[in-house]
Amino acid sequence: MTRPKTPLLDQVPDPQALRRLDDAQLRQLADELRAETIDAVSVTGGHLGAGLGVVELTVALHHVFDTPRDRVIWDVGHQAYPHKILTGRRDGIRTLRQPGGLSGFTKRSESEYDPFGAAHSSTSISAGLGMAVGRDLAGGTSNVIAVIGDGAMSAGMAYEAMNNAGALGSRLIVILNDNDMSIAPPVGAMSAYLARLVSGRTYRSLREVAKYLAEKLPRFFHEKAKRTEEFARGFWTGGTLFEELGFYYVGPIDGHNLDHLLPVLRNVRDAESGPILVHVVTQKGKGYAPAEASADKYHGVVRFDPVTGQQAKAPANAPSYTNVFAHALIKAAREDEKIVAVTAAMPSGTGLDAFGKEFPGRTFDVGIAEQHAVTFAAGLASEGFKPFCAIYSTFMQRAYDQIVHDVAIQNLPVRFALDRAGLVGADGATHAGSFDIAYLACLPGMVVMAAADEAELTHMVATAAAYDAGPIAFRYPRGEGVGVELPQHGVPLEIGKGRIVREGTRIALLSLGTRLAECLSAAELLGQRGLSTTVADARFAKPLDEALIARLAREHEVLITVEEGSVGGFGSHVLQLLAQKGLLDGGLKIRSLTLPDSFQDHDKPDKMYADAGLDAAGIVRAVETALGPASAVKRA
Ligand SMILES: Cc1ncc(C[n+]2csc(CCOP(=O)(O)OP(=O)(O)O)c2C)c(N)n1
Ligand SMILES: CC(=O)[C@@H](O)[C@H](O)COP(=O)(O)O
Ligand SMILES: [Mg+2]
Repeated sequence: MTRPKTPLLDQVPDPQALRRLDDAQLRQLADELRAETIDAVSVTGGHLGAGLGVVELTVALHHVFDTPRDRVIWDVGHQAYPHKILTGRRDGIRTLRQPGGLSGFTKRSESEYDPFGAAHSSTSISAGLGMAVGRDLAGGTSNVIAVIGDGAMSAGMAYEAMNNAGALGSRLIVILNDNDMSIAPPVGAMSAYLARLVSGRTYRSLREVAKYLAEKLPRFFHEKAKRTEEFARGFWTGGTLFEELGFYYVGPIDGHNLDHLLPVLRNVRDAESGPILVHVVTQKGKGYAPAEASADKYHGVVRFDPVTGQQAKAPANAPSYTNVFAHALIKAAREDEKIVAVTAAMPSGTGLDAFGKEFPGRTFDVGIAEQHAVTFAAGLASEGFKPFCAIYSTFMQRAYDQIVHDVAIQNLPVRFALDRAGLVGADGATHAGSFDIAYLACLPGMVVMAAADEAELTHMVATAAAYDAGPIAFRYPRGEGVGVELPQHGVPLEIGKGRIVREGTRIALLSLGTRLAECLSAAELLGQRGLSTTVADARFAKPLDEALIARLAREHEVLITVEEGSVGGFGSHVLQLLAQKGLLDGGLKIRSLTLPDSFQDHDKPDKMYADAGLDAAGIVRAVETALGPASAVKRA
């Protein structure tokens, strides 16, 4: 595959070189940067549309600002590939999201040009404000620029930060990158407000703008700038909401037009003001026809042919857990009109787009607002509805107090469908669903289930639909199921009851969730070594199946718990139960296999499981270690 020709980009190893280019060269650089981004992502897969939309903005920011001394914070960080190319990481750009390669997000440890790591949305203004205040306290003069998307602007955290910024009055630049898209089309009143700001504006004459700004913001611009045509180009002011929050509002401006971006950013840089919000209008997927034409603007893609845009999607061996969940929920909702579904800006990721097609009036996309999603679901539950709150495990972390305070303490029957529970591969540590077992199973009254396969997931959806006694959660991983036959209808499980999947005598493997298949493989391997092995599927992390666990402990020499979750989860609860029942006093050899107590970098999932010791080989190793060298040779 031939790479795009990038003669100018080849001469720009870092932002210092970029700052020496004139405006015409910057336009060429932007074109080459776009071509390089497309080519790189065609090799690696990853987030494409967002980066293509900020190519000109990225060039303009590094040209106008003195990065890395000036801090540019990319919200989410999924749009930062062009930024990585320009900031000394071009050599590694075709390793994006690959094992050992560059992260798909901004990361402090990766570059001094990434002053703040991200991947979860809507943190940039808070982080930027902290940096701005830190600069002020230290008597510094640098600029802090937070670039936040219109989708990320739907999260409460952005408003908490603006509220604080408006009051503190520190010099902070927020660039609102408004491409009228989240992953799906954006939702909510704020999105409609931004659309009105963009569509309702008419261009003012330069004289009008100059007069307006001079009256309104007397100290806003340097005298020199005031006299130049550059001063007024691209400025419209009067974004009421942002102004009410204490920001100077500048915009909307065309984020693909460097003739607009450069003078505006220069003026903003030189302003002696408090917080400023620059409203930049861009197009997600800009400059790449297949992305522009696609419904999701190529938000996230697998490897693709850069000429046609055709993605190299591998044929599926089994339905994804997400689809199994969605279709089980649709079936349940056909029979129970109280079932409603809530997503926080992830309709396609959670499968609720399919649910929404059949039940548009019972589907709620609340925007990137996990905290609100949970309390909103609690409100629905308090009115007798059966809300299924489908949120990725990692994003649910945002809503922890809402789970505790608004759901659990009031014992409201909110159903939590935790997608992407466990390792997620290329998105890495920020997106791994590692903690939900630990953070949910410690809550009084919470029921926590983990599906071992897609059939089990179907039953868990049915269980959650039938269960009205309080909150209930079920977790399932990213990707395909294991290929088991799907039941026509889910059958509610008995709460707190696990199952024996394979009977043995000496070793017991107690699995929670989808590591069950590895436990079965490990049991085979152990059997070949003469170690007769029982395998059980706990199904529930809470309440525990006490009888099952006690039986396994009493009847086996070794008990290994296996879960795709952090330390402090299922294994810890099992240990506590055994300790309290005195079942550890008789010499039971017990080990808890969990994800490591460290953040695992992005990698191939199989490698990550192997590193964590959560594959069959790792489980066998744990058994052997528990038995010790002498007893390992003892036959069952
Ligand atoms: C807390 C949180 N919830 C959900 C997501 C998933 N997510 C990643 S990017 C994105 C859309 C962001 O939209 P926007 O900020 O407008 O950026 P764009 O992709 O349009 O450039 C979403 C929902 C996330 N990263 N963090
Ligand atoms: C940036 C972000 O948070 C999402 O785009 C995420 O990468 C999606 O992950 P899935 O591919 O697992 O839906
Ligand atoms: Mg957007």
